[in-house]
Amino acid sequence: MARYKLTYFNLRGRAELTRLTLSAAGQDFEDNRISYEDFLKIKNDLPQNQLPILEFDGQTLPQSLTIVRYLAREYGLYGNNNLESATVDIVLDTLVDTYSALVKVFSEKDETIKKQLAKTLSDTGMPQLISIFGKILRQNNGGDGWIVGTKMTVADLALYTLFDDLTGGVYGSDLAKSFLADEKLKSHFDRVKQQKRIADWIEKRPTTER
Ligand SMILES: N[C@@H](CCC(=O)N[C@@H](CS)C(=O)NCC(=O)O)C(=O)O
Repeated sequence: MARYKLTYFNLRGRAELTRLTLSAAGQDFEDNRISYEDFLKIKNDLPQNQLPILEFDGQTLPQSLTIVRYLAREYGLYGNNNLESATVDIVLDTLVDTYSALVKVFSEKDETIKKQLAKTLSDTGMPQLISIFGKILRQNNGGDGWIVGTKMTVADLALYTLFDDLTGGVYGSDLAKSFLADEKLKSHFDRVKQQKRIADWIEKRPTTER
């Protein structure tokens, strides 16, 4: 039986970075994907009434990035010193900013406002955020390696999963334009994807729209 049980919906969403982290760490896990109806049955018993949660050794952790940071510290995927960990945190926090910008647009109900917001996001907001990731990547080894140090961390996985979402289509491919135009970001994406444990996970994971 797997030591870790990750419970979330049948989506990549807020759980995919944990799935990638557990895969990179070589840890077997139960990928428990539940329906919204089943979520409602357990909602009140969850630590923060939301998913994802990670259960292991009698513990239950909520908050997707708390889970990711916990696992990263456990399995050496959080950089080699405090400063490297801070750079990993910069990437994770910028990831949160990026998804907040995406959610703001995609949760807008008024179609006219939504169109305007989407245009601003793809013309200026997203290129700006993507150029920040490009700058961070280039600070180490000119952008030809990992975000920090000489091995992959959860910062690399975070960037991978963001661009996986953006190029996957559900948010509209326009948003990925400046990512695709940046050779260093593009080859970093492929570098992560080609890591054996990551490639194995991508190969076996269920296909979902987001
Ligand atoms: N900050 C939390 C947010 C968790 C969250 O928003 N979960 C959503 C799914 S992505 C959820 O459980 N929604 C159902 C609900 O709130 O009733 C995290 O990163 O884990």
